[in-house]
Amino acid sequence: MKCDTDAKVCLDLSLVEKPLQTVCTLTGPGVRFPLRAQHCREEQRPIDNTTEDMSQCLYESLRAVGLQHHYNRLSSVGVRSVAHLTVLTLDDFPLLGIKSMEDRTRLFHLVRELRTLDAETLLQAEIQEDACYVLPSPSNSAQKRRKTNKPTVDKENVQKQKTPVYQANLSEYSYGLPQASAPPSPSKRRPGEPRIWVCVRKRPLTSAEERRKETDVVTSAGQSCVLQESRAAVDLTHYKLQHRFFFDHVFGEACSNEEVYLRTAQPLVQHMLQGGSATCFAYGQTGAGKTHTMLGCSPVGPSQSRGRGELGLYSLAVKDLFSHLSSSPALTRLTVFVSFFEIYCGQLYDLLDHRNRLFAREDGCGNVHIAGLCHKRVESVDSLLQVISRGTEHRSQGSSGVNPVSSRSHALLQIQLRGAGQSVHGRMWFVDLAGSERASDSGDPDRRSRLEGAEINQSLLALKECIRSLDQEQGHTPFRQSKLTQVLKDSFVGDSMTCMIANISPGHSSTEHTLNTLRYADRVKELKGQKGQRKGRRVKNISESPKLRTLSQNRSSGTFRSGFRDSSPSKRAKTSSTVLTDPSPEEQEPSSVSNLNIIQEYVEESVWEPEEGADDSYLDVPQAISSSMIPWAIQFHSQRLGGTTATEQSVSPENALILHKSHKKSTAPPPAQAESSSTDVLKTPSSSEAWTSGAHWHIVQAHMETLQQMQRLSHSEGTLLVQQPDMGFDEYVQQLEQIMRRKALCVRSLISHLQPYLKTTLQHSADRL
Ligand SMILES: Nc1ncnc2c1ncn2[C@@H]1O[C@H](COP(=O)(O)OP(=O)(O)OP(=O)(O)O)[C@@H](O)[C@H]1O
Repeated sequence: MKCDTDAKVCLDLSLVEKPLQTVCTLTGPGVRFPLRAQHCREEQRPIDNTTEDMSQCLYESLRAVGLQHHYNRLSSVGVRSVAHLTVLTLDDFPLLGIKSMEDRTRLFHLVRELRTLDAETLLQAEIQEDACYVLPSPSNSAQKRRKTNKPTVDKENVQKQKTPVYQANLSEYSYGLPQASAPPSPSKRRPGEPRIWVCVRKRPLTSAEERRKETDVVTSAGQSCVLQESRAAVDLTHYKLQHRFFFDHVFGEACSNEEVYLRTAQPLVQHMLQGGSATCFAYGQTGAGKTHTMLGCSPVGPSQSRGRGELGLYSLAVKDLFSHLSSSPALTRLTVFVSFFEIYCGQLYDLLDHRNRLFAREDGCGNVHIAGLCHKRVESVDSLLQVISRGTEHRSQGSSGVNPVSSRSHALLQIQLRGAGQSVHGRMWFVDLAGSERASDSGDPDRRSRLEGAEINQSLLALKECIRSLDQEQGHTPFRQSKLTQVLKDSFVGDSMTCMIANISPGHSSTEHTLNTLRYADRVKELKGQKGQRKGRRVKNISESPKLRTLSQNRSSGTFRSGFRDSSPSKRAKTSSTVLTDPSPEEQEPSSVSNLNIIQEYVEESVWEPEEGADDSYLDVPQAISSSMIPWAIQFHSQRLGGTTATEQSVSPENALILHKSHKKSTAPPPAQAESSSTDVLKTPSSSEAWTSGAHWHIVQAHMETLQQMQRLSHSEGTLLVQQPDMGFDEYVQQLEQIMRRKALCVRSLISHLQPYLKTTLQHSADRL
């Protein structure tokens, strides 16, 4: 063992089996550098070389976090190797001349990372019988060591030393209360009773994790689930924080799919047999066992080593269905159909029809239909498995560090019970969600992965919001916030029931994601039974604004856009059901100028100011405004081109922009009837001069694109919040409000930019009339 007389501590790393170079990543405020830390096996090298190496290594480490200018000072006070850094505490920083907050933070992160490496080294050392290693120790003992200048901790001490364990402060974050132990029985369910239950499933450590010597940090019993998180205090001492959660049920690693089925999906199947609609979600980090739960595993599958082949919830549900259909005479006429598709990056693909692109459309009654979706009739569990295995081959998959066949999309299996004339008797969805960690992992260098992550993030937040609003029986369900929730709209309205299974990995390396999963699941059930109440500040309901109601009425009556009329009932239904309610006839204002004023005043008023007695429909405000602006812009465009009307299709922002762009490229002369057809008005300018003189239109278009981009941005910003560890609900609401405020500012600026053009258009329109 080498003892440096100048140094304040002595370390013996000589017997530690550690790769000579370990690469880790340092992160901290503004820091993200690769760090190459060398652990020198000192006795194997001449002392001079070792000392030089250690100094070099120290310099490199400091440089990685931008602290190289402190190298000389550190060396002069005896910190000459990376190992010496690991025992520094915050008290030492001033002595070392580290005074600015920035430098202190950087050094703090560096020391913390190095100690993590030390902990790994210790783990390796424990494997070796003769290892003698100094444990990174709390500040007090470190100070004592410095005074005596002796190596103080030997292997015995290491074993004796216990990391303190603390309970997570429940007041910091609401972990909810124990719920009813059994899932609600559909037959007994009364109005007002919870329609959702949330369960957690912990999987066993996989053989790969066992090989890596991962420790199990999750304990489960009945309804409670405890996660032990390892943490470092500000003085760099290690401690453990226990997070205790309560759910409707927690399944331990020994539970089979069948047990999970009985407490989760079986009540949903009963509900479907009674003609209801139900949804079962599997949520969790990649590799946490979602697919295993939903699909099961074949005896020759990845779990072969465990010698188990298990049916998943899909098959168990269908098996159960068939046994009910055959045993009950009233149900024998029903047939079972399945469809299987995925949502990948906001697009729908049919997994039973060569990944054909699908489109979710809403009819006049507000029902969502998936156009082109293939429904296959199944008559046994085997035929279902065949259908699913064919579909799974087409699913978007990639490999992640945890799971070699990691799913990158949400997979949705729909089971329909059909009666005479193919009418739908009952329906059930099984949703195998994409790995939730993608959402929070913004550090992924691959752009595609980041986009996938953002999309997944957005849909998971939307899902949570919809499930909560379903349970609280709120009037407004924000299902349009993502494709996933739009497709599952039926599951959030009427008498539907939902079960969420949060899958978690028990390994210590997954602690952060596991905690996020448990928090997400907890938030889903957070307001169970608290109908109409919300934690945090409340905000004004858009439907309470007479001005916006007037605007809505003008839009739906067609007076909003003189020159063309939105004749589609679905469009009107959409507007009224999502954003605005019950406009009274006397509130109607036929003037388009007044519409402009209404929006502007609305934006300038305190719509985003929180107020008592409202729900969260304010989230739709910018959407309402942007969708109101688009017809104006189209009208403006039509006016410039001498057109008169536009169809409903051309009103949608995407179509307006796409048509406009495609015809910007077109140099062909316009057909003679162009002016009589509304779509053609957009498609085909009456003269090329109209395009050149339509410079204003480009400005309008650019603004609309900015607005849409902003819409997307604020969505993803908002959804990123949900994954933040340690963020309480109140803080979450406040942050969300800030985002909304920024968005409001942006809308206001856009409107003020657009106003001159809109006024010109409206004037032009009035002159013509
Ligand atoms: N309850 C369980 N018992 C035994 N093995 C399990 C269990 N749950 C998961 N596993 C195993 O863990 C591995 C990962 O599981 P799975 O593929 O289901 O994860 P996933 O959550 O669907 O991941 P991804 O989101 O990446 O698709 C598989 O090898 C699976 O067999």
